[in-house]
Amino acid sequence: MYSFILGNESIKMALSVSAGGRVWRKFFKTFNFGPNSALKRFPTCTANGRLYSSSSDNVLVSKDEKSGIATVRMNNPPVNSLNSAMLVSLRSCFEELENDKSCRALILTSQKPKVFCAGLDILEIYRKSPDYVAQFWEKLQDMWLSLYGSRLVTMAAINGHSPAGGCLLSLACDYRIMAEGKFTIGLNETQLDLVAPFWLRQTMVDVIGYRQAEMALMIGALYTSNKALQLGLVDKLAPIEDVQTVAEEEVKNWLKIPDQARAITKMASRKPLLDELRKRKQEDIQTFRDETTRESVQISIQQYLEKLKAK
Ligand SMILES: CCCCCCCCCCCCC/C=C/C(=O)SCCNC(=O)CCNC(=O)[C@H](O)C(C)(C)COP(=O)(O)OP(=O)(O)OC[C@H]1O[C@@H](n2cnc3c(N)ncnc32)[C@H](O)[C@@H]1OP(=O)(O)O
Repeated sequence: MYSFILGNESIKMALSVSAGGRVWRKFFKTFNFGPNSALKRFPTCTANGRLYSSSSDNVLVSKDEKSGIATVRMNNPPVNSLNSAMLVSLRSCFEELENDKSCRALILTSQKPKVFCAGLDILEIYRKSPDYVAQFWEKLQDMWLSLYGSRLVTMAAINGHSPAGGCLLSLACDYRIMAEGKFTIGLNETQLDLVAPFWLRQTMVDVIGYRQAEMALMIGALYTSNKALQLGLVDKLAPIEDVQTVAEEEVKNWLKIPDQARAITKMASRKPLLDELRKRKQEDIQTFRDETTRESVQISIQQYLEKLKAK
């Protein structure tokens, strides 16, 4: 059941059959919804009742068949940094759940409490060839498109620190629940001499508003959970041990809303940004490749890495 992904066509077919209708077909036609690629194969996914995971086990997925709620746990120790393999696994999992017509929601969380995700693996952009970083960036774009453009209810259960790419993942979800306490979240790219791409900046603006987003992005601010709640960067706080339970309760509330109306409404607001990235994908890759391989940026990345190691 979980071994194939057939891309857009199968989603369209499965849902137009399961939902019985013209409305779904029109919806997909209008919104070019879901993963943006053709025939794809999930990297050796092993189905085992309710629990399955990718071959490398860097992303663990379990699904409650009764409620249709899947939990996606990032499992890339020590800090769930997003390397190429991780981005591919996440995208595959998101697409697989998207294509699973019994799945209605996904909760994204970390297998290792205290760190939700440390963002992009900095080593993936340090002293790598231009072609390598270009491919890496495209993997990030594709993963983001699959999560941000998902028909599912997507909930980030942020059970720890969530800087940069961790915040990007959270912002791509519909709702964010974060652990109380000393944990931080934000887009700190400028601190590394990096510039967040337009599609990431826009999601920050959409979530916290222009003024706060502009300021946060310029200074590369990392906020505590309390401040993030105050800004609207996260929607709810919970003790770290309760984040998952609170997320499940919240998802159940969301699932009281009919899927079709909820998903169409979501897509109506997200379509412009999804389309913009699809249209400007190559330009965005080129900017990333050219900027990150610049010597001055490489030196900043090196200094940042040294700071991290010395901590
Ligand atoms: C018009 C111009 C346009 C220009 C465009 C230019 C390019 C645009 C690029 C834009 C990119 C945007 C998108 C996102 C970017 C990113 O995500 S960059 C990554 C930023 N991440 C961080 O700054 C987080 C750094 N990490 C931490 O702060 C901490 O590790 C933590 C997450 C708070 C956890 O702390 P703790 O539990 O104490 O663990 P540590 O001991 O710090 O770390 C353990 C080991 O892991 C290594 N590490 C940590 N983070 C990363 C990482 N992101 N990548 C790689 N490695 C990481 C850390 O060094 C430790 O290693 P060891 O010392 O070897 O154990």
